[in-house]
Amino acid sequence: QLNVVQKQTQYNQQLLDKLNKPHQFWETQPMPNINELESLKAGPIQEGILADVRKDPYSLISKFEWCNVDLRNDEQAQQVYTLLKENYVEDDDNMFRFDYSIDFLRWALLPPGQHPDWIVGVKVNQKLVGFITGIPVTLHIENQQTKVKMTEINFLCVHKKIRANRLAPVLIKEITRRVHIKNMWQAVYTAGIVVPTPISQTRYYHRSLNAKKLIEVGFSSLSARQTIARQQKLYKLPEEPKTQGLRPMKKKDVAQVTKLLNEYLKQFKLYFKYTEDEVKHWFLPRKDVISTYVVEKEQGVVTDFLSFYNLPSQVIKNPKHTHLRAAYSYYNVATQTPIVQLMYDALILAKNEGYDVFNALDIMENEKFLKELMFCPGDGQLNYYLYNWKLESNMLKPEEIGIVLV
Ligand SMILES: CNCCCN(C)c1ncc(F)c(N2CC(C(=O)NCc3cnc4ccccn34)C2)n1
Repeated sequence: QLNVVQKQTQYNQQLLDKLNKPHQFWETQPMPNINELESLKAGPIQEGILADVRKDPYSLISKFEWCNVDLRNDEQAQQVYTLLKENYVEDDDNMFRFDYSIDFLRWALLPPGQHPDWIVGVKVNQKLVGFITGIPVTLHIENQQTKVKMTEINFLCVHKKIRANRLAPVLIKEITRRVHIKNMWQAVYTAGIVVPTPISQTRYYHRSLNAKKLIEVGFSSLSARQTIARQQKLYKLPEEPKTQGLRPMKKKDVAQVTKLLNEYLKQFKLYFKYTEDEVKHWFLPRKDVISTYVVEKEQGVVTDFLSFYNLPSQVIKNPKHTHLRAAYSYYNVATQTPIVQLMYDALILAKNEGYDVFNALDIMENEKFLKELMFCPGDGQLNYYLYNWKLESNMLKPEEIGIVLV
């Protein structure tokens, strides 16, 4: 009985929240709003003053408490895995939900220089009900000179059962405080939703690898004249990649890959600079997490590389399949091999690794291969955000974005 009342209360509260204060929280944050886009000058919107940063965590409603999650600990990692598996991002029709694996979360959240207090959890009676994370990055913004040490925010999640308690804004304010206390004042993040104020609006494209499964799980649909057999023929791929010298990346390639990547990224308006340690972490292959292949020409010279990460989705209600296996394009650098050929090989490699679909955003040079390789535009939009930073140009075009957030 109480549960019913609680649900009704929460539902009424959610309606109220949506109706009378659409962005009340975001209007309190240092993000450019529509009519400031002309007046604000480029750079930080608010000057950060270390002395003003609260030393103690934000207060939580009773029984809720803060914790730093140690992802190296199997039990704590399992708790994060289960919270996200059951409560993280779903598509608009609630047919799919991301199923980030523990190995993936350790890859994404334990890079070199990670801060333990930036993996933030909220617990009730030892059960994890809220989560938000930050990792340290150095972001180059709009030109070579401007590089800013900041945080990359990700995995904001509140358990379905306790939404509309306004916990998400507290999670955001708390991790902001933990970033400020380290004298860092900017952040970069992405979201499928639009809140004040996107710096770029990018779109997802999908390339079918297993047409039959995509139709069975409802990811794709058949129009009147199409049949499964015709779809399979249309998307059929060769057994083996075409590029001479294509092979999985190894430790010995780290130095060359670092040079290739840092040089390649300079053409974009938003990009990270990578140390060899960071390239080791982000690109050395990890089974069922990240795949990276290099093109090695004579005398061991590496001229190109491709990479994609593994992010399965749980198929929420389907008699035949529990998961959709999706590979997401990561960073691809083509200096000698034509990018269309390199990405065609990426599709073949992903198909051979058992993926059902290959996803890519229309960022970097991706427009050059999306149409030719038969990617279809998805319904998913991914918006990029910069916290406490006004760009010279109000918005960036997707092809000016040189960063991929997992
Ligand atoms: C930093 N974090 C951003 C990445 C989180 N990522 C991968 C994401 N953020 C918003 C999206 F719109 C999205 N899409 C991939 C496209 C897609 O495949 N749509 C159908 C689908 C299959 N499974 C799911 C699960 C959730 C949402 C849509 N799903 C749309 N991807």
